[in-house]
Amino acid sequence: MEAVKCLSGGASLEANAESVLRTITPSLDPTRHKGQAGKIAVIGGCREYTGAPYFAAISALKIGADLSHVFCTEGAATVIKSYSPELIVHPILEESYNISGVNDEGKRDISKKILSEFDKWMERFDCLVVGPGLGRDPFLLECVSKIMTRARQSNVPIVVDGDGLFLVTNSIELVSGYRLAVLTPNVNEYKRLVQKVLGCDVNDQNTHGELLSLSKQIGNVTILRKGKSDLISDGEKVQSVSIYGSTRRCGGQGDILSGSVAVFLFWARQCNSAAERESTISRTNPAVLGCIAGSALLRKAAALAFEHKKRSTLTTDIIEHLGQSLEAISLAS
Ligand SMILES: NC(=O)C1=CN([C@@H]2O[C@H](COP(=O)(O)OP(=O)(O)OC[C@H]3O[C@@H](n4cnc5c(N)ncnc54)[C@H](OP(=O)(O)O)[C@@H]3O)[C@@H](O)[C@H]2O)[C@@H](O)CC1
Ligand SMILES: Nc1ncnc2c1ncn2[C@@H]1O[C@H](COP(=O)(O)OP(=O)(O)OP(=O)(O)O)[C@@H](O)[C@H]1O
Ligand SMILES: [Mg+2]
Repeated sequence: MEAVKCLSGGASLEANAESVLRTITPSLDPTRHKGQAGKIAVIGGCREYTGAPYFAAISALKIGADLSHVFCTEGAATVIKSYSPELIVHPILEESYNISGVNDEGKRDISKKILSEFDKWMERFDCLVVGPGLGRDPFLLECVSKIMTRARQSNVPIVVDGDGLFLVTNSIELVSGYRLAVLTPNVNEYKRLVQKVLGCDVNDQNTHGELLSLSKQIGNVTILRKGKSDLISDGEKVQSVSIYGSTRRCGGQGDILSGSVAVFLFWARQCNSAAERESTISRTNPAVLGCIAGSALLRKAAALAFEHKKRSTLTTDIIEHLGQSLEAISLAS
């Protein structure tokens, strides 16, 4: 069932998802200290959504990251903390409705304060996930744009999902040309990206050409187009992950994916910089490797959860199978 196919242009890639997972997953070495397996931050969580940032952040930990932070609004923070004591939650974001009586100067001060709170932490993060459950409040999105700009200046990788894609679609310069950016659009998010960036409707007769053009047009950022098969491209070629997942389409699976891609992207970068450069996999764009690994693991975990829970499978059930799915490919000992 397992498959990573090279679908366009040039020589076909010999790698497959299992070997990518095996190669980039670090060993559990007693000499490594807390933090070396990854420090991830999710920017998301607002009045409406608290599940999405939780799913992304907890998935990162369940896969093997050491620390997982969430930057959200104050109201969302209490709720997210109550889901899990494992997460480090920063209630720093503000939505317009909460500061409706504040004048423009006051808003600028609030924005500066948010940025300086984030700055205290940013250099420590190995990857950001921007967007799960972020909402679309204009003031909040403006602050998040500034956070993204800072992260980019510091070369921190950014996975953009959910409402982060709404932001980026309307301000493509935030990620344009940034090789450490990954966009993970679902059907709707992809449609909006294509319309905005390529100025046309999605063409299902030219899936691969279109994805290549989209990535190239945004300066070779890596795009993971989610669907029946997940399609991944950094503008060089298109690869697909079609491992059997599940037929259950409950909300939140994309959030697991974004948290997972963040961890694997970081691990792939570590692997890139280690002395394993002889393998084709370790010479591949780490953002692409992160997407392949994240997609494959989510699908495997979804298949396992579905075996047990069938129609009542929920995102939390899939999260419970992430560890077992990775263990089946890369033994922890
Ligand atoms: N528990 C939580 O806190 C969760 C919070 N989440 C957060 O919500 C925010 C918005 O994200 P989103 O995914 O709901 O927005 P978007 O993609 O615009 O979809 C909206 C509607 O489009 C449709 N539709 C969807 N797929 C389709 C398809 N394949 N083919 C055709 N139509 C399709 C479908 O509507 P329908 O037309 O079926 O009524 C769907 O309901 C974002 O921050 C995200 O992170 C989620 O992560 C979930 C868990
Ligand atoms: N039709 C499908 N068949 C099999 N797997 C799918 C299908 N659609 C999506 N998936 C899997 O589910 C994952 C999440 O994709 P989905 O389109 O549900 O994202 P999303 O809408 O962003 O999710 P979320 O509800 O978290 O926002 C994808 O990575 C893919 O592996
Ligand atoms: Mg989503």
